[in-house]
Amino acid sequence: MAAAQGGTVVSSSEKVEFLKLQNGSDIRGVAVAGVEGEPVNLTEPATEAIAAAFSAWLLNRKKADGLRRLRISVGHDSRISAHKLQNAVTHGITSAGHDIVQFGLASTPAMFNSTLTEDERSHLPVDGAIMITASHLPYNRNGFKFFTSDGGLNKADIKDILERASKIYEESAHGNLKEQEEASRGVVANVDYMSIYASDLVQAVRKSAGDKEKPLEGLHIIVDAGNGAGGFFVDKVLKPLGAVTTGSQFLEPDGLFPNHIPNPEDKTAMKSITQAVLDNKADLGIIFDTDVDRSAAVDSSGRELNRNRLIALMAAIVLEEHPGTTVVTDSVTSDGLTVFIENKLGGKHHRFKRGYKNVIDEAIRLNSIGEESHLAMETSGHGALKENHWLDDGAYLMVKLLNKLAAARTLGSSIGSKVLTDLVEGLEEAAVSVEIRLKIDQNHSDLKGGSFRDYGESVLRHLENAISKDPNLHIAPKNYEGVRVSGYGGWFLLRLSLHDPVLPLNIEAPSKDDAIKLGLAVLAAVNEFSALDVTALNKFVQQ
Ligand SMILES: O=P(O)(O)OC[C@H]1O[C@H](O)[C@H](O)[C@@H](O)[C@@H]1O
Repeated sequence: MAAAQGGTVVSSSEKVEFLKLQNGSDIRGVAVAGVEGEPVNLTEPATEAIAAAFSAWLLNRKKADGLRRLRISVGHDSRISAHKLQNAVTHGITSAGHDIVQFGLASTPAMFNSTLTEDERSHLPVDGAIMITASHLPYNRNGFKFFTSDGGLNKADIKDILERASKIYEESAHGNLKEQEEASRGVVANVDYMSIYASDLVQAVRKSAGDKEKPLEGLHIIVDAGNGAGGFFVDKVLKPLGAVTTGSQFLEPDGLFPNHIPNPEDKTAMKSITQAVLDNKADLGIIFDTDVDRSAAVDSSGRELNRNRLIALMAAIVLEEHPGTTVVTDSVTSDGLTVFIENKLGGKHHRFKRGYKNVIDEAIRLNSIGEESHLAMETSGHGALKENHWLDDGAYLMVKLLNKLAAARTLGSSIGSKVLTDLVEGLEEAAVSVEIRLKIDQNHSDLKGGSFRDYGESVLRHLENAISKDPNLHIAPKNYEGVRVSGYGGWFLLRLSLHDPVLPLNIEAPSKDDAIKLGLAVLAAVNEFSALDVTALNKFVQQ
């Protein structure tokens, strides 16, 4: 390890509103100037303070005194601000007297894994890990996710870290922090951790295929990394397993994302990988988001395996292994998925709230009260398995699909991805499925000085009341967020966004007419809320 170049933790007179950088269980901000109306608030000094605050939080968590020297890993996705923030994190950690292990380009799940891997030569396991990423957000944003061996930090932890960071920042800006002695500064090491992490994935597939060296031999699988951090999957996972990968695209990291947004929920991104599968006559296509905690697939016929379909597919695989288990999902999953999980697969569908952390924590809670659950998954492509430490790992989800393909090949079949397609046979899908996001104008006088959350809640209460008087509509008896209603052969859910002043409305229906009827019912109930922008809903019902 090399001694770090030190100095005070931070030194800046710019004001930073640290608590505004919280985004649920992540930290997110603007790291690059140039977009109008989006001033930089995730500066290097702010980052140093956040990194130092994480180490202080970690010491406190471990009930260790200030003399304990921690080892913390840092990695990043392909964003253009990655290097400067990695340097700032390194400076913040080493100045606080702790050691840092830099992984360079890495995936979010790999960062968590580095808290578990035992390999002293590579300085592993680490006490804590920091991933520098803003997932699929535009190029000017960036942020942090933090892990310990217990998993990702939760909302309260992030708030605690940001409060500590604010204090550290204020104190250092006023020159109160003493310059660290050279000897007490932490040291920096560089480790190619993605190779270690990827070889674990390779071993997992080999093991499930009866220790066959190249279980994917003869299969053509292409990857679309969207110029994020997922390109490793081709050279470090698929090729060693024997798959042909020609036609894979956008594997080179490029933080300006010149081809499409790396996001399996994005229509353009899904179209792009689908086209690549068809053009290359591949057996399977795999797409990752920027930091590889989310993924989706495309079968050889060009059928997208994302959203409800990917949950159905994962549920089918997990329920084969754990009959009767509960599958926890987010709130915008379809009624068809419930029927599929419960009637076809014999499992239990627990539709919970939006937010990957909410879904994962709920599955952990169910297990703790004696209800067995092995899969927690969101329509966004976040999916976590109990067998994989409840980590939402897009690459691991794809490994589960590869296991299925490998097993089919071992049986001598040459049916490509049909084995996967067959698993979702019978999943009912609505002809119309839309999400319309209704913005709340936070400065509108109708809020009467209150918060957008309170306003949103009153919209939801009013809607619930209106629906209860409509004989064609029925409020879902079991629902954990917003107002979910069935009627006209379909359903809708109006809820508050996790982070934004927005009420997202999801509608699924057997026809456009039915979807419009559901939309009109919402519109009639919310129209009197003048701070709510219903333009998009108006447009939808007038089609
Ligand atoms: O509530 P929304 O605005 O639709 O956002 C919901 C989404 O927020 C974040 O991006 C979380 O990482 C996702 O897990 C969640 O699904």
